Amino acid sequence: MAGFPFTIAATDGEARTGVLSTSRGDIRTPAFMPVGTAATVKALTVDQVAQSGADIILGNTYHLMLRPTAERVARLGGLHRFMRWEKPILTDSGGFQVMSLSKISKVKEDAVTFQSHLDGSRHVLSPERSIEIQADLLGSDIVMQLDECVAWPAEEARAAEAMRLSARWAQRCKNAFGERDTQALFGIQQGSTFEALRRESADRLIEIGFDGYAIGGLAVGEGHEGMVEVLEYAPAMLPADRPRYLMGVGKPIDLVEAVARGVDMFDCVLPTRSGRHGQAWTWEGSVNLKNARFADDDEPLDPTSDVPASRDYSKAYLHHLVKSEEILGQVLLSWHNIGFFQTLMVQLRAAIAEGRLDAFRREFKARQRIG
Ligand SMILES: Nc1nc2c(CCc3ccccc3)c3nc[nH]c3cc2c(=O)[nH]1
Repeated sequence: MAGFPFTIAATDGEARTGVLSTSRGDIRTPAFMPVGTAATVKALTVDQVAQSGADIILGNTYHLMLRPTAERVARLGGLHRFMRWEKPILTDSGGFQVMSLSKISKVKEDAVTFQSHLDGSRHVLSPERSIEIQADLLGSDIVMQLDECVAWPAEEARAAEAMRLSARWAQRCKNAFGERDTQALFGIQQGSTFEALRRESADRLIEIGFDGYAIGGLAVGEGHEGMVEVLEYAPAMLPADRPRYLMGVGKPIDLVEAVARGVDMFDCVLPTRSGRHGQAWTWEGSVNLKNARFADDDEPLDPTSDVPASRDYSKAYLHHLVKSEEILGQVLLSWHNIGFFQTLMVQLRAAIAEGRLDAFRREFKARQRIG
């Protein structure tokens, strides 16, 4: 069968918990996917990422096509062998990163042309080339269509234009991807914060038919309330029997509220990026270990965790490492944060399975305020 089996084990309101079975292993949903942009989840080994409970990580077409180039990764056996991560990998199509990273870029009907932010070299990314890079050269398990994500806030006419271009590119990506059953292709809903555009985008993607559907165009500055407003209607526009992936989200509270509205998969750089800057996420909210109040705190971040970074090291030691700008500080806090995000997903999956998601949400929000 085209794509991967997605088995929903239980629901609680709009929320679902289940398993997306891929050719490289099962993904427990709701799932948080650590971002491994340049073939590494920054500061962590793949063993630490696996030990944290992650079933899947993300790779990036934009970064890898520029360095070390997709052809070199292919010559070296593909992205899984290159980075020694044998579980599933999802890759983004590159368009979003072109718009946010490359100095000069131009979006045309046929393709996006841009200059590398590394050396100014010129590159072309068409729907067909993005599929070739992801599916054939990197060997990604879940491939994302090439799309155009408009910045927020957007004029409705501009959002409509980008959404319809993305829908035309979706068809071209589906044609280029062809019939594969060991890899999956996801479409990406666009339409910014306009409900009618989101509906038109969803209808066009369903007409084409995808193995999963992403909600794009969010986590681009609209804020938590702005995102939740769209999540009141967008997830339900997408097929209930396929995975729904909210791109680029988010903070723990964002994950909880999006799961409650029917989202199954998430990615965000937050746990690793904030870890590198001394921030630790906890059940009481986020804390910065640079704060002097931790200088003599001999307790670990979470003694109940099975992640060594959370269980074995005192906050005093973490404070010392962060103040001293020691690399180990970045490693341990990134590891702790990835572990915390995975533990949050474990708790969400259990709450949905046991029909107590509303109670979990209330308790989670109450505890987050203390921190
Ligand atoms: N293709 C695409 N990507 C997005 C990302 C990157 C997610 C990503 C995937 C894989 C690796 C890194 C990043 C977004 N991040 C925040 N908001 C986002 C929106 C979009 C979007 O609309 N389309």
